Amino acid sequence: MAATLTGPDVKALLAQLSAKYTKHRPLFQKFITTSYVLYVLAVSYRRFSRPAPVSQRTKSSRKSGKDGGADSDGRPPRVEVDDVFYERLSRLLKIVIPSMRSKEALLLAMHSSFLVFRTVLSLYVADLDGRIVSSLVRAQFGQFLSNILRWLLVAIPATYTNSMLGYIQNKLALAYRTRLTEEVMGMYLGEEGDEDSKVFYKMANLDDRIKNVDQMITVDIQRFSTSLAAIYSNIAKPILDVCLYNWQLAQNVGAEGLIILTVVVQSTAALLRALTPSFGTYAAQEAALSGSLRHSHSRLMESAEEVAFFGGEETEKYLIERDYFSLIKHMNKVLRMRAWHGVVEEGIVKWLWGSLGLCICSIPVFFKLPGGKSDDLGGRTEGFVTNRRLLLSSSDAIGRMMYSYKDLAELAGYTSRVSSLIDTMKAVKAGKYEKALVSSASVEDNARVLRGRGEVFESEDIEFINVPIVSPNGDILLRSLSFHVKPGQHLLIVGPNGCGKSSLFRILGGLWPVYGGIVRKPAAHEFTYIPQRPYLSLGTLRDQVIYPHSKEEMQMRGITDADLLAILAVVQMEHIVEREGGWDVAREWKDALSGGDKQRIAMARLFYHEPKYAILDECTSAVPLQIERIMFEHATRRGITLLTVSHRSSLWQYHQMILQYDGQGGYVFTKLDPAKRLKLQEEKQALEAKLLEVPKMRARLEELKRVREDRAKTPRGI
Ligand SMILES: Nc1ncnc2c1ncn2[C@@H]1O[C@H](COP(=O)(O)OP(=O)(O)OP(=O)(O)O)[C@@H](O)[C@H]1O
Repeated sequence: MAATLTGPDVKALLAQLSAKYTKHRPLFQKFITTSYVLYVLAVSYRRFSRPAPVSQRTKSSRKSGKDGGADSDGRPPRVEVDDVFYERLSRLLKIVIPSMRSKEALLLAMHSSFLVFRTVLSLYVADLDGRIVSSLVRAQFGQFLSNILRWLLVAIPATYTNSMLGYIQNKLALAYRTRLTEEVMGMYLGEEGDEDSKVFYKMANLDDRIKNVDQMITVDIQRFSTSLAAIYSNIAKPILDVCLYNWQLAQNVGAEGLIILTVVVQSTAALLRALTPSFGTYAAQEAALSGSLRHSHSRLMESAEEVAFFGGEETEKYLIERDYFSLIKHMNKVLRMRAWHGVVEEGIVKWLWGSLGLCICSIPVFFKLPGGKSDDLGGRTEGFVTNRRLLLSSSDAIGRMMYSYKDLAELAGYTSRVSSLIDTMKAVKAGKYEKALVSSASVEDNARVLRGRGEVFESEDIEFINVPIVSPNGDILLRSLSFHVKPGQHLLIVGPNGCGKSSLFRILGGLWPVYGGIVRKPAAHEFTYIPQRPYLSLGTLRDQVIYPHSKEEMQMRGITDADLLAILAVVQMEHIVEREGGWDVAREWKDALSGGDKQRIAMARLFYHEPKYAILDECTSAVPLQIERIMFEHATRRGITLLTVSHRSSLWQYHQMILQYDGQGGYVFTKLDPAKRLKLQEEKQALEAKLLEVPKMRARLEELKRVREDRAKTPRGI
């Protein structure tokens, strides 16, 4: 027979359960509070380590490595707090915190200690606050004064702790930035003994992945470091706070309240998370757009003179404004999103959770809890004030945990930019370039050339054996070049514009890859390269002549300022020292000197270094002929072997060999006989002059024919 429960039975059962519950409640409380702390830790771990589904776009960005710019399909890459982010971050962390004994690890340990100490102080302050209000309500003057004294005393460690937290966080940001900048600069401009990698040149010319390295090294590394230093306290501190405050709260209001609080907070937090846009992606996009704007401005500054002469202001303004408005449009979009997100966020975090908090605080007032404060007005007020402060701190900590997810998303954006910079630098250093190739490069025959690899050996002579000359775009300028010059065999290189004369030097300087054949050449320091528009560095007048040496290196070579003056005398520039105010005067030399002056200073630089080989690329085009003659005679007398690109026939006499490009992919390498070549040239010029006369002669001939025919038609012709 089925037993039926009557009303009194149910009442008795409930009373029995209630008695059991009251008996085991302390154990239950302990279980709940411990579980709660474990739960918060587990949720935090999942929250900050849970990989979001890796979107299609992230995959493609990972594949192409284009984090700073756009994907191959033109869309900006999506950056998420996902496993890619954590993998990149852990690689960067190994750079910024190289060991547990490093300065950065020590700073982190100090930071953590201060964070714990501040939370402990906050707990004490919450309790003290309650006691102050309680002594007020009970009108206990002595008690009130002693509590105020405690309040003042606790201010000493509290203010010190807060100030130290800010100080250590900023120190950490600077330390991270220094580590990263050192790492990046080491790759970019080479470590000592590794000056040949020329990553700074190759990133600008052979690789398309990173457009504005300057912005990434200066701004993005700084933003990443600041964000990383802040994220630690933004995540660690709220987690610690939530655990400690809620543990204390559970003691005061009972574990039941805590359970209700957690359920509501977690479900609304999940809603908020679902409504949070991908701020990381937007941060990365904004950095890329502002980099592009900076780049446009610096291009204008670099080429101000050319733009001014051409009157290109309108075009430049259009280009800069286009970049500016793209950035502003993006920032406006993000601002709007932030505003709406802020409304939802504040509504949930401040108002919903705030009212829930008040309900929780009311529990000890309306329900008698064992071990609670005394049940008079003072006791209830003390309990309420303490619990309210604990709750406010706890909800503030939960709020900060929510915000920290946004910070984490932004950190993901910066991490993506900085790690893409480092990855690209490593790839470029290892000779792995990514560049859009010209269409002809896709033709199978050309593609075969591009897949090849040449060999480079060190030698006294310069020898090319079947080496193709290929531009960074994959344009094959010469399929197979072979020539051989020994020290003392001066080589003249001629050919039409754009045929690949300077490109040969780029291969010699190790700037462009060798796609096939064999290159034998001396080490890079045996060459000095003087281009048509010489580079003048920041620094003194002396620095211009001895570049890239320093004054100390010059002195170590036993060279004095008097020797430098003698060198300047060769290029007839000795007056410049007095004119400019001495060797130690520093100015923007590229603006202070004329084109011809710059070329003379560059030749003085050649005579200072006296290398085995000099690459002279139209470098005396602005210098008068008689001074050019003196320079070339001096260079050959000093035993410097010349590799010269020039169209001036006056320079032929200084060269024994000639490499002549035909501009169609062919060339001739042969001995140069200046007298014979000059005779041939004169003959050619004479023939060309005669050919110019031919049309005129033809016209005259036609005229004469017509006159004769007219006369023949008249009856009394002559
Ligand atoms: N960094 C680069 N990226 C892509 N293409 C390049 C680069 N530098 C040069 N080129 C291309 O390589 C080709 C050869 O250039 P190079 O400077 O060797 O010509 P050149 O014979 O010295 O011409 P000129 O007499 O006008 O100085 C040109 O078509 C040029 O556009």
